[in-house]
Amino acid sequence: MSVLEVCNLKVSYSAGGPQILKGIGFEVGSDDFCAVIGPSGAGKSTLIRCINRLVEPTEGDIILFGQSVCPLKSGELRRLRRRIGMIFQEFNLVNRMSVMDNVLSGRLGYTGAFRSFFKAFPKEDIDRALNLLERVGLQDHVDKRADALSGGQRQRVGIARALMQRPEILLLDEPTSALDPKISRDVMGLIRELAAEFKIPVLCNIHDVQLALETCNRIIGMQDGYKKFDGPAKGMRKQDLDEIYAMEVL
Ligand SMILES: Nc1ncnc2c1ncn2[C@@H]1O[C@H](COP(=O)(O)OP(=O)(O)OP(=O)(O)O)[C@@H](O)[C@H]1O
Repeated sequence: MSVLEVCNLKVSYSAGGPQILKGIGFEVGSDDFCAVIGPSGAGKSTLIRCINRLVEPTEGDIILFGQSVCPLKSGELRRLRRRIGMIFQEFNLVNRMSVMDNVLSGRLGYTGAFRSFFKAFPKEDIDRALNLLERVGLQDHVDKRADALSGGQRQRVGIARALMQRPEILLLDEPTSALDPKISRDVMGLIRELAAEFKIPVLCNIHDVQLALETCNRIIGMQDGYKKFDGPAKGMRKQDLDEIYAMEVL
């Protein structure tokens, strides 16, 4: 069953400006852990950001959980975004807040303004946050400030925060770009493990092709705003990669 359908998606950042996405179409199924790869500037990040309308599509449609995303007004869009977990390259943590509060902030979309202001989270949320922090290996860092952690640990907080909202899809935008190769593998392995356990489909913009092939079951290859490849990671040949990266100037 498909969770996400992207139909003939086109994006220009300004009227009359260059077209960044030139008619992209694909579906993501409930079991997919799908990487989006391609050279710098291919439009990978733009594509991921269109799905929750951080970037506004110019043409085409995005159907998420059976609902068209493009016409949603702000309240409906907010409700839809609660169902989407995002993990970013820059972690997007609040540095001066504790690890625990950063994770709990994943529930803010669900908590009333009064409760949020006084940080009065239900016990159930606190238990869940502690449990997730243990799952990502940060049980000994719960009360530390976020800026006291290493990059890999910060991204683990980002993972716990995204899972805190019980997302029905995870969108990852270069989640390992700021990390060294060993930590990147650990972080991607952890995301894969947790996504499988919680049965959450994943769409992931990722630079590191080798890591994408190791971690993801499906690859979408983009080049200059077009989809060039869509298939199982296992079936991908060197020739497919050469075609996707043919235009890259090193
Ligand atoms: N906010 C923006 N306004 C105008 N142009 C933008 C904006 N964001 C991205 N672009 C342009 O869109 C094109 C695609 O960028 P995008 O970040 O989606 O590509 P990418 O494949 O993710 O690249 P990279 O791997 O280098 O991050 C680039 O030419 C970029 O300059």
